[in-house]
Amino acid sequence: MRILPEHKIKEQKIEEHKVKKIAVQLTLMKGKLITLEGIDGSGKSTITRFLNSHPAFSSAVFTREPTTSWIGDAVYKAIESNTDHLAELMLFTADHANHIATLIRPALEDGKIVISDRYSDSRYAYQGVTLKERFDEPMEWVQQIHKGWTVVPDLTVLFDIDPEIAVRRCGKRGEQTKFEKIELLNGVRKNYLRLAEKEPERFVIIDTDRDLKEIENDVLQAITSIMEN
Ligand SMILES: Nc1ncnc2c1ncn2[C@@H]1O[C@H](COP(=O)(O)OP(=O)(O)OP(=O)(O)O)[C@@H](O)[C@H]1O
Ligand SMILES: Cc1cn([C@H]2C[C@H](O)[C@@H](COP(=O)(O)O)O2)c(=O)[nH]c1=O
Repeated sequence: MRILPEHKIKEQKIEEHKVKKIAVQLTLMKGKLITLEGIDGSGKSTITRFLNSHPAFSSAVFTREPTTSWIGDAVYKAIESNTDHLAELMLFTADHANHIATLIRPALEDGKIVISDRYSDSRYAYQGVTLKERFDEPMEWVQQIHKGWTVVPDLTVLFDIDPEIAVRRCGKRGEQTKFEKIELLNGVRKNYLRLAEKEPERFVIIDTDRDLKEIENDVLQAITSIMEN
């Protein structure tokens, strides 16, 4: 058996205490919807994996959009082809409606914490760019068609980063989807920041051009802070 030095035992105890504290806070936090948003390569999946393996989140429901349903598969077919942008929006929105009906609402009604990697703001930000030739105020138009049926998140963590850095981080993978282009992502980032400015009580902006540990701590703090509301 390896004997840990005194300072390591202390660090371990502090870490265990932090996990317990977050776990207690999360138990009190019933039926909350938390969404993770940001441009491609901003670090959402990396943080989702961190939260998913964090002991305090063992009873949370992790999900994503596009979903893994057949509608989600249809969405990926649209992303991978030259599909009309309005038709693409409709597919993303159909996937969202089905996501809400089959997973989001039941889980929230069951008192669960739901964490979604992408959600409605992805549509507002991305299709707010792809539809700019079709509508005068594309982002507002896309928001409008969600009114009356979508479930608004309790907290949206916006992963903010310069698209040049995000695309570089993705390397070869970044060349795969038609949305992963610097110019388009600059527009998407601006839309996300406009959304955050309009709803500061819902959004927390996290600068992801930093060390992963700092990002993890800020995300944990943002999630536990919604307990106070
Ligand atoms: N803080 C960080 N510092 C350096 N590299 C990072 C950081 N966070 C994530 N990465 C790396 O950047 C790349 C993109 O991260 P990730 O897949 O988590 O982004 P994403 O937002 O989920 O992207 P997408 O929306 O395209 O799925 C990965 O290679 C990941 O390892
Ligand atoms: C939900 C949603 C997603 N998108 C875009 C964003 C990404 O480029 C892809 C999804 O791929 P991921 O890397 O697996 O997250 O689709 C969008 O344009 N609109 C949406 O509503």
